[in-house]
Amino acid sequence: MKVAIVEYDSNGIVWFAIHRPEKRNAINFEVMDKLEETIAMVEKNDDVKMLVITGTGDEAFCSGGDLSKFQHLHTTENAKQMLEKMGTILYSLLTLSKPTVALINGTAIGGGCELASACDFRYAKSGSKIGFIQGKLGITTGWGGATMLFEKLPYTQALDILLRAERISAEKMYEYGWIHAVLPGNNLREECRELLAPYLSQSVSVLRAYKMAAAEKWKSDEFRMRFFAEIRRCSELWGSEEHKRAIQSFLNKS
Ligand SMILES: CCC(=O)SCCNC(=O)CCNC(=O)[C@H](O)C(C)(C)COP(=O)(O)OP(=O)(O)OC[C@H]1O[C@@H](n2cnc3c(N)ncnc32)[C@H](O)[C@@H]1OP(=O)(O)O
Repeated sequence: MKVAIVEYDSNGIVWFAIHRPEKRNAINFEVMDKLEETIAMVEKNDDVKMLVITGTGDEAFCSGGDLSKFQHLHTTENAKQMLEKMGTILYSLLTLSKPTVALINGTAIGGGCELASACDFRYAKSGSKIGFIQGKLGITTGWGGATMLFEKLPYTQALDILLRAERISAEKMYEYGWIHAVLPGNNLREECRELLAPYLSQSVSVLRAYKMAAAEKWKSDEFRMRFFAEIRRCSELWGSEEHKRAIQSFLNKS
């Protein structure tokens, strides 16, 4: 069974939908591989103007890392390999030379919020819940999410969201500036297409040039160093008793 559905619009959008609705679109290694492949394709292909990332089903955009798989990563080194793999993919998404959108079709939790943070625009279905809840699991963001949040929101706002580690409504996240549009969600893709139409009327060269004007600052050694230091710090927390207990408590509940 496919873990992701990739579709092309004739107007230049590539849609990448995580397709594990029964696991609330949790990210496993197969999803990572497919996302990596899609980002590389969007980078190269001059017919593609924008990438939209979403989830299938009505419940969730993405519930973060697949806890049923990643619970078996017991050592710092094992956790680091997984976190660096996805962190590297999100870094390439952040610095992709085409504009990107997270189309949040439902709950976004943990790594799901990090995935959305790597995108340039975040549009959410009304009523969606957004939770940078990693702190409540005894870890931190581990895919570069905090570093990206500090780039994209005012410092105190970003820190407040991370330290609270609560689920926040899309409407509130719009007020904070993390969500850029709250959509009714009757036909989410069409609502998204309408918002993107003015951008898509530009040539791919113009879109690429503006995106590179933004992304160059994230290609500095200093930024990369901060991004991957966050990943290393999360790896160290991964094997803690607090984190193991939090994962077991979730898995035993469901
Ligand atoms: C890399 C680091 C990180 O990403 S840390 C963050 C990890 N993620 C989480 O803690 C989120 C865990 N999931 C949840 O809180 C809930 O499932 C959310 C997303 C709110 C959805 O709730 P609800 O609609 O009631 O569904 P549910 O809990 O009954 O789950 C349905 C089935 O999906 C599964 N599922 C869900 N999330 C994950 C996940 N992250 N990894 C693995 N499996 C997940 C549940 O276990 C459940 O499976 P089953 O039907 O019992 O087999």
